[in-house]
Amino acid sequence: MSATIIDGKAHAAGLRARIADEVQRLKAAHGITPGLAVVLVGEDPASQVYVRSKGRMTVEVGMASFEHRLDADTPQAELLDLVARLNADPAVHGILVQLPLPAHMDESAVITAIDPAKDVDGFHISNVGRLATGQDAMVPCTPLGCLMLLRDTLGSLSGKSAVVIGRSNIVGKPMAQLLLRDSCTVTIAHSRTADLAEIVRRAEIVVAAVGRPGMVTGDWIRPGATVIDVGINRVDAPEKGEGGTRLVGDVDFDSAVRVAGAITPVPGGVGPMTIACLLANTLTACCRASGLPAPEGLTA
Ligand SMILES: NC(=O)C1=CN([C@@H]2O[C@H](COP(=O)(O)OP(=O)(O)OC[C@H]3O[C@@H](n4cnc5c(N)ncnc54)[C@H](OP(=O)(O)O)[C@@H]3O)[C@@H](O)[C@H]2O)C=CC1
Ligand SMILES: Nc1nc(=O)c2c([nH]1)NC[C@@H]1CN(c3ccc(C(=O)N[C@@H](CCC(=O)O)C(=O)O)cc3)C=[N+]21
Repeated sequence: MSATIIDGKAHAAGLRARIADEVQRLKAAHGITPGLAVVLVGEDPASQVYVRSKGRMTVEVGMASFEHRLDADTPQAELLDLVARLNADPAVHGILVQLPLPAHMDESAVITAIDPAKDVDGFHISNVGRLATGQDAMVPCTPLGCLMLLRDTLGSLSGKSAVVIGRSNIVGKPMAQLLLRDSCTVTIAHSRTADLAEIVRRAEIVVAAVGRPGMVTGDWIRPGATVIDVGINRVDAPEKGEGGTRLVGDVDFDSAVRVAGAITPVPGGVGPMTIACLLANTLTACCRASGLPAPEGLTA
């Protein structure tokens, strides 16, 4: 038996096509173009690749893309000034400040400065609180993408046992909130969790967001479980020649695929959904800012 491979790339392409249609309708009916501003501080090469592909996909769905690059040694006050200008700019409906920020900056101060209505990452404390209390919120893109893949694979999640490995503010915690909202019975595991393999073995849904290549192996997986691999880890790949590297997840795909019922690959799983959900959140923010109903099915 081999698991169904959940094609995040295809799912994301479908979601972007749907968003592109809605953007055309907004333009034609109301003369509004959704706009996304992305701010990158410093020159981290992985972040640069990611920011470029976000910019390209923003334009592909017909939205306006605004890119701001600041030097790694930019004073925090200057970044806060930029955020204030973007908050005030009516052409900007979504703001994303790429994380991590350089060490001299206070991430939570920067996130708090973003207008919650434009916080398409869903990291502002007001959106975190709204999600936790069941109100309309901007939902973090990666967990939202995972939820969409899970619903698409399983239909209703109600009553299912789910384990989220990782408790970060950007992935693990909001993922657990979303699963709880869909009436899963949720366990959140982390680096101090005892008997992790035993706990994972009981779960019908496993979401791995750890940052440790191949940590979750097939013998941890309950037969038939749905496995969502959030990890993006660059590892050496000597088979690709001198200095070669490749991306792997937090799940050991080759062993897990033999046990799971369905599993996301890396690359081509959660990553593309993250970007598609960023565009979905930008569209939602734009509709709300314009007093229009947000399209169905683009949020949790
Ligand atoms: N596909 C995508 O779009 C995205 C992918 N990612 C990827 O997802 C992964 C996680 O990201 P992020 O949440 O930001 O990472 P963080 O480093 O912020 O959090 C990692 C979490 O994993 C836990 N952890 C670490 N070691 C272990 C262990 N041995 N056993 C159990 N739990 C452990 C940590 O526990 P503790 O709290 O106790 O330290 C922590 O809660 C990374 O690979 C990242 O690159 C991230 C964002 C988007
Ligand atoms: N404010 C903020 N918001 C974020 O959402 C955010 C961030 N900062 N900092 C970095 C992480 C990481 N992240 C990824 C998104 C897409 C892919 C992605 O598309 N990955 C492709 C592979 C890309 C490649 O080949 O390099 C895939 O998995 O198929 C990866 C990683 C968002 N993040």
